[in-house]
Amino acid sequence: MTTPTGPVDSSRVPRFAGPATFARLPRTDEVDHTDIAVVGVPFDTGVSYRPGARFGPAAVREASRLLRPYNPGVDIAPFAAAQVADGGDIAVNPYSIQEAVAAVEDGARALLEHGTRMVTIGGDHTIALPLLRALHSRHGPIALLHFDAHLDTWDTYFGEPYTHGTPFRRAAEEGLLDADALSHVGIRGPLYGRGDLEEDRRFGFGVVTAADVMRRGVDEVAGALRERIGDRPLYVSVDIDVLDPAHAPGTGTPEAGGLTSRELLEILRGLAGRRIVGADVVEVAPAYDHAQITATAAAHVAYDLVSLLALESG
Ligand SMILES: N=C(N)NCCCC(=O)O
Ligand SMILES: [Zn+2]
Ligand SMILES: [Zn+2]
Repeated sequence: MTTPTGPVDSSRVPRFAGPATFARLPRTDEVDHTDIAVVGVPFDTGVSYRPGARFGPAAVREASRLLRPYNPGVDIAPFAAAQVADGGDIAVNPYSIQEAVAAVEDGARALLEHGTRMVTIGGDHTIALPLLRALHSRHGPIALLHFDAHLDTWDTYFGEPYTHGTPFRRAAEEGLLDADALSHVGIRGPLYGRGDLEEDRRFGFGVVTAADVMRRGVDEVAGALRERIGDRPLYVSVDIDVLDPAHAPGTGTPEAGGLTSRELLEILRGLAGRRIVGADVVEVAPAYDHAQITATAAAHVAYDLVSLLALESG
């Protein structure tokens, strides 16, 4: 492997200067080959409440300027272990959910064909469905680890099947998921009815609530998740609203009683060694953010996801 091109050297160019690619990495068109691409999907037409996640990718990139090259949490320098680059944004039609969903799948397939794995920055949670479609075409049924306050296995909103509250029901119906290895983590808050949980269970999901994380602790939760996942191809989807609104105010459907960013990052680090084939961090809506609290958390989540992928490049 040729030596990867890393971020702009922050001892020469201060981190607050220059264009905001993710972690100040090169763009994919500036390197020969990309092992791991960080890609934005500025799309929020699937939201049910507060809009604004279309500005998530730009906010997360801006907040990622301060990231440093070595990640002690999983003992890796991800940008040296693999060629990580910023793949820019997948341009999506903001007036047609169906067209946008198709464009995201096409964009993901194009990267996967070149052997590039993706960490995608949303955008609302609708985009997980086309990403899973693209990954399924390459890997077959995928294990899913879904961090979220919400189940996102609802059926339709106002008759619309493709929304940010429905991606994992569609994915299960389409046979994209490995029904033996599906977990939600961080679930909490009011539901439409008890039936929501029953239907969710029928698709095969196991639920670790936000209160379970508090009671059992991050190591035990991560251990149980590792066991359930085994060596299956794994997709990790992080809705930033899994965090408490104190840790992530900048999101469209906030729910009280969530995880701390420390808990989330520690559970993610507990996944080291699993076969992660793709990941996302979604639902950052910067208009409701304060002092980059949410964007900073999301940038760190993306950095840890990149680190987990880079661990498997060695
Ligand atoms: N995926 C997120 N963030 N939220 C789903 C909430 C769906 C609802 O409004 O009931
Ligand atoms: Zn959510
Ligand atoms: Zn969600």
